Amino acid sequence: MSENNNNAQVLTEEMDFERPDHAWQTIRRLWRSTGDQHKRLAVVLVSVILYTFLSIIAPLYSAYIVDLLWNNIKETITNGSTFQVTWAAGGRDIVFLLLLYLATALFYTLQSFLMASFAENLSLRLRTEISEKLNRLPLAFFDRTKTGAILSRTVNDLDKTAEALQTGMLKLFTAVGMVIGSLVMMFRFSILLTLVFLAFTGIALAATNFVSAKTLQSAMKRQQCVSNVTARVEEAYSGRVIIKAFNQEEISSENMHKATEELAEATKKADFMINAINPAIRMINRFGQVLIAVLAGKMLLEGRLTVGVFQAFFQYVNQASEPLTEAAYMVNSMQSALASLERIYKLLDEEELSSEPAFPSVVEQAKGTVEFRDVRFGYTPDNILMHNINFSVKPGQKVAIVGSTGAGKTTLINLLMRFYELNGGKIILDGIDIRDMTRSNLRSNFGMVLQDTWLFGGTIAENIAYSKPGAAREEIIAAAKAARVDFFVRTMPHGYDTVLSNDAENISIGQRQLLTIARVFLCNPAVIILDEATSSVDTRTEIEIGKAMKELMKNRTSFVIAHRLSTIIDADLILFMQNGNIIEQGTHEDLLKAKGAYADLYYSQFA
Ligand SMILES: Nc1ncnc2c1ncn2[C@@H]1O[C@H](COP(=O)(O)OP(=O)(O)OP(=O)(O)O)[C@@H](O)[C@H]1O
Repeated sequence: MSENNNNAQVLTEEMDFERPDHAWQTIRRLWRSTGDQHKRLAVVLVSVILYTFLSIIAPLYSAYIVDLLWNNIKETITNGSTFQVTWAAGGRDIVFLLLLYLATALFYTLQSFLMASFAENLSLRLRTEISEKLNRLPLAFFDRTKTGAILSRTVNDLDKTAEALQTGMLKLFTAVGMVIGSLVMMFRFSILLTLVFLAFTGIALAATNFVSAKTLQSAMKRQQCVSNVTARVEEAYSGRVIIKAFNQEEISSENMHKATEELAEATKKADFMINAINPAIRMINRFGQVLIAVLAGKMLLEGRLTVGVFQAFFQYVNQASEPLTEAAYMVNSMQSALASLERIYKLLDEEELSSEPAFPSVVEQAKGTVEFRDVRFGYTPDNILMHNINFSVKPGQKVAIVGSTGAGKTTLINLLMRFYELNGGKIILDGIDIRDMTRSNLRSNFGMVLQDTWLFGGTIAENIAYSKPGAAREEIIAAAKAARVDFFVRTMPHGYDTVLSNDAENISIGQRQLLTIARVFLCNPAVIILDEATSSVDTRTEIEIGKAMKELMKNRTSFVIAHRLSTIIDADLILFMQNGNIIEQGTHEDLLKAKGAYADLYYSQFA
């Protein structure tokens, strides 16, 4: 499956409707990891309690004021006097009620602000932890993990967690208090009206439950369609050249058309569920409210209810019904956020690279002696690829690694750079086991030029200086000259300050490779690893690259992954690999004399 499809699949797998596997464990860990923010959370809790308390008190107080004013009005009608609101008779209470509302709003703002900064602090910390963790993870982790999944951890999951903490948790806290408080008040006012309210809310909740499976299904279908369209767009973009080359534009746009039509259909259904069915369910609540209004009106006329209580009761109905109707959504989004957090923690718990030696041996500038002694290795312990690799190289020698595809050439280099750990034996640089050095010290003695060049969005000078941050302009130019790329750079619109696009698509593959050679010249390593250019560059550029590489190899130990036998005849050591192992080694003459696999291959190409 392509990487694009993988990414789309990752998104589909991590949609909004999942459940955490170990919710309590995750919550406990979150609690422990935010120890420094507990005071802030305590303030939030106090604020939530006060906010809920005031929200419950306010309608009660408003009932008192309305009744007071209503009685005053009735009195003035009977007395024939004019109605007045004095400070003592209502005015003071109105101001007090306004202050109450103001305090409620202030507490709401305070808790929202504190929760937002809590969530942002946490998300910043997790983001830092993730990016530091990614640097400590072995390459084997990246081999088995989809890029989309890692991106999803650092973007979607973090956002979801932050959002849930910021708004979801607050809503959940206040909802509980609000529903309980409002119901208590409602029961105090009228048991009958409250029972009517509960009956209708119960029916609405049951209906929501009934259709939620269907809503969920159509939302999932839509999400799948979105992923599908994304994958198609990515595919069409990244494969645009091949699509044109094979005249597949029509089929490609047909596929796209089909995917977008499916998306439109799924969106229509999902929108119908959300926009038509949900309001219909809300209607049930509204019917309940109408019935309450009729009953309450009757009670009012019979004098069993005051006007103040009548209006206060409706305030409580509103306060209780909103959290109740939103409860399912809130619980859902909290669960989905917990699942996200769980995935983040899982990434943070991944096994890291083995630790560096406590007292590492330091090799400042290696001479370049390299030895593989009884090396045993497999990408997974149960599938050993290399059984017993032995060879040694003297400073300045050129080693050519030859073998058909999948023979293990890249793997050998991966081990030399300690990108993977050995299952047995040792690799020795200048007499020191590379495990006794720090990885960064080891790698500082190596320079690599791979076919798969990596240049980043930045100037040419910055790209060359990647191997030696802070290098002077003269050094950069000298390196470019040595790599035979200086002339080309000068033809660029802004010379060394020309900005390369993100994938360096504005320059050719050969030029990219020459720039990476310049990069290695600049850091001047003792040992170099070269992946010979294959047919992806034209003959002239290939000759230029060949010359630059030859220059780079001078006075350095070099490992060359050779694709053409003609270029390795002068190698001091040829390693002929097959199925992960070295089956023959020696100079070109030695191997021809041995009349083995290498000789067969050589004569089959040059006979
Ligand atoms: N990261 C990895 N995880 C698991 N297996 C791998 C990994 N990289 C390579 N392999 C396997 O190890 C074997 C050797 O692969 P390697 O890339 O070293 O071969 P190669 O000689 O460099 O091939 P090529 O010339 O095609 O690049 C192959 O069977 C390959 O499938």
